[in-house]
Amino acid sequence: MITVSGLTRQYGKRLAVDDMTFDVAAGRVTGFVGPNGAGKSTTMRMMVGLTRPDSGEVRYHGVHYQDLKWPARSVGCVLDARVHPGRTALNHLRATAAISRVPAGRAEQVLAEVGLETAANQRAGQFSLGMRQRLALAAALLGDPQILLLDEPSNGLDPDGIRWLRNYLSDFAARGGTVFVSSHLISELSMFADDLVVIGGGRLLAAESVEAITGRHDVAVIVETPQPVELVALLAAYGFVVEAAADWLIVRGTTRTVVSQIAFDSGIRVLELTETSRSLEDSLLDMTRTSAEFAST
Ligand SMILES: Nc1ncnc2c1ncn2[C@@H]1O[C@H](COP(=O)(O)OP(=O)(O)OP(=O)(O)O)[C@@H](O)[C@H]1O
Repeated sequence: MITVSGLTRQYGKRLAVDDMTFDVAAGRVTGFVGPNGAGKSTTMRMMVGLTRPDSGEVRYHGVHYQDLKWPARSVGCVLDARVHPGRTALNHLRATAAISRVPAGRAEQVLAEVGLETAANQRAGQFSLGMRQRLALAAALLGDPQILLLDEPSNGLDPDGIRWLRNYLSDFAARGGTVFVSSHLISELSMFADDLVVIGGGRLLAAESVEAITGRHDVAVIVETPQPVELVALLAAYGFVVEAAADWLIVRGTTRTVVSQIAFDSGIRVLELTETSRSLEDSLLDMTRTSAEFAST
């Protein structure tokens, strides 16, 4: 469990993060969402002691980050996927292991865990952004932490990479781990996050389960497909409630983007997708627009 209390940081006259309070539960994926400039990176940097807060604090199972005995073994973080371009992936991980006082043998293990074993001896300078993201995640995993903090980790990943990352993080949480992952795309996070922390203009707007947010905004998607049986089974496996009506399926509490992605991932044909009410993305825009107006007054 991570407890963030009253976290505040000002740059000049601008309050980048304003009295932010929320919890991140173990065994769940928590999405951290807000538009560009909302204060996500500043909050995450403060959570791991890279930026000093003006006030407020963050505790990991009751302990301040700077008081953790082995920070790399408790909290793995990816705030930036930059790597020395001249180093090979394996050497980068061995060097990071040495700094974090983790056995060098972990380097090969984590490379395999993120699917980069065949690129072990390639220089990071030749890596695509997606590969650098995987390498950064591997570095975060070196200490076998129970908590992961990731800032926009799907930037630069191709659709396969995004699906892999989603599954990896869901499995990590299912094993009891704590995952806190940021994105400016709520539709992407709502596909695999259990909880959402929504911010705008440096302020907390909502901290609750994805179900509560989608339920409150009463979103439903109407789908026409030649494979209704397969799609109903698939959506049910994701925990969605599906009603069949004539030739249509009605999926409650989600968005068109989510349904189309799930169908696409499994090769199910969809002829038409209609959203019956305002999308979650629109709700987020409304919430954050109000906060932006606050911030500029
Ligand atoms: N080192 C800094 N010096 C001055 N201002 C900063 C600094 N870091 C962040 N800010 C400002 O604080 C605000 C929040 O920025 P932050 O990077 O935390 O937002 P974000 O939600 O992560 O956005 P993005 O996704 O664009 O990175 C912005 O107005 C930004 O310009």
